[in-house]
Amino acid sequence: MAAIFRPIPWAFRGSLCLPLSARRFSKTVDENRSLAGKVAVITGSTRGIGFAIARRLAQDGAHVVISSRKQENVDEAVTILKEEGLSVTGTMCHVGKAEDRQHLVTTALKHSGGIDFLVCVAGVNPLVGSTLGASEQIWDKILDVNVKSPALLLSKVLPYMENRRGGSVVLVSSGVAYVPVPKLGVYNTSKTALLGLCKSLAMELAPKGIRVNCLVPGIIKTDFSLREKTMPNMLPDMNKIFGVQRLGEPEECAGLVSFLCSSDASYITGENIMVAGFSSKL
Ligand SMILES: NC(=O)C1=CN([C@@H]2O[C@H](COP(=O)(O)OP(=O)(O)OC[C@H]3O[C@@H](n4cnc5c(N)ncnc54)[C@H](OP(=O)(O)O)[C@@H]3O)[C@@H](O)[C@H]2O)C=CC1
Ligand SMILES: CC1=C(/C=C/C(C)=C/C=C/C(C)=C/C=O)C(C)(C)CCC1
Repeated sequence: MAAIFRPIPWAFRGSLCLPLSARRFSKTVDENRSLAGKVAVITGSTRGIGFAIARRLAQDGAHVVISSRKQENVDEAVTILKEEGLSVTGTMCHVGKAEDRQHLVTTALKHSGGIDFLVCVAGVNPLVGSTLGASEQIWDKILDVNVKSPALLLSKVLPYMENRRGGSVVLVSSGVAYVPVPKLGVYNTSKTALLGLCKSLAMELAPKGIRVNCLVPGIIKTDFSLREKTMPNMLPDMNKIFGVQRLGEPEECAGLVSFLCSSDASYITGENIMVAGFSSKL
């Protein structure tokens, strides 16, 4: 027991020498939550990467508006996070549908009075196969959901971010944006487009105090990446060859998003940042 009370040089910052356990669970950390008083709207946030981001932003003090296509998934996610004592509400929103995007914004404003952060996680891949064999319907679906919807949703949110005199937007691309994966041509293309969308929006919105950045995940363990229908099974080998010897967890994406929303990132915009266990510059 005595060991806990011994001052450890790297753990000792103040003038008082407190037990290490007291420092680790310090109350001040909670009171200075960096996103306190802010409102975050997150698409595709009832499971996987989006859900981990929702939980993390709420833990860091934001009120979070959860959404996805299915109301029962929204209700389940909201219940789980409320049981953890987090401040969340939710509503159904298929990001490819204009009326759903408007409904999401209206609901967020009704419950929270403003919007500070928009995190666009929703993404789909209905095709594993030839790029040139893809039907126009497949192209429309992937580009509508993955590329157009973040811009169209942001256009609805923009006036409210301007009211708050600033905001932070985070898009979600993929490692396939840099190195195309076979049989995912249309999806690869949509995720590369997001890198450009991030840079263009960042430039356009910087004068308004709105920052736009992009999370670029590698292979993260979720229903999406583990399903053969959306991702071919050769993908896990990449991490074995190039980097950290395991796949990522959704929670490992969430810290970056919280940082990008926080005032610690107030001079960062237009960046596409990989969370992949290897570098995009190999
Ligand atoms: N997992 C990975 O390895 C990687 C994922 N990504 C990207 O991360 C994002 C999240 O993926 P991940 O967490 O793995 O996926 P999951 O399948 O685990 O979760 C997807 C979430 O999005 C919702 N969703 C799906 N389609 C729509 C839609 N049209 N409108 C609104 N919500 C929707 C789903 O709920 P519901 O069914 O209720 O709509 C669910 O909440 C995607 O953009 C994906 O491309 C990028 C790189 C790697
Ligand atoms: C960037 C990069 C690579 C590719 C990573 C890829 C392609 C990751 C795919 C992730 C997926 C499928 C995400 C889901 O959307 C390599 C080849 C490891 C080499 C090093 C640089």
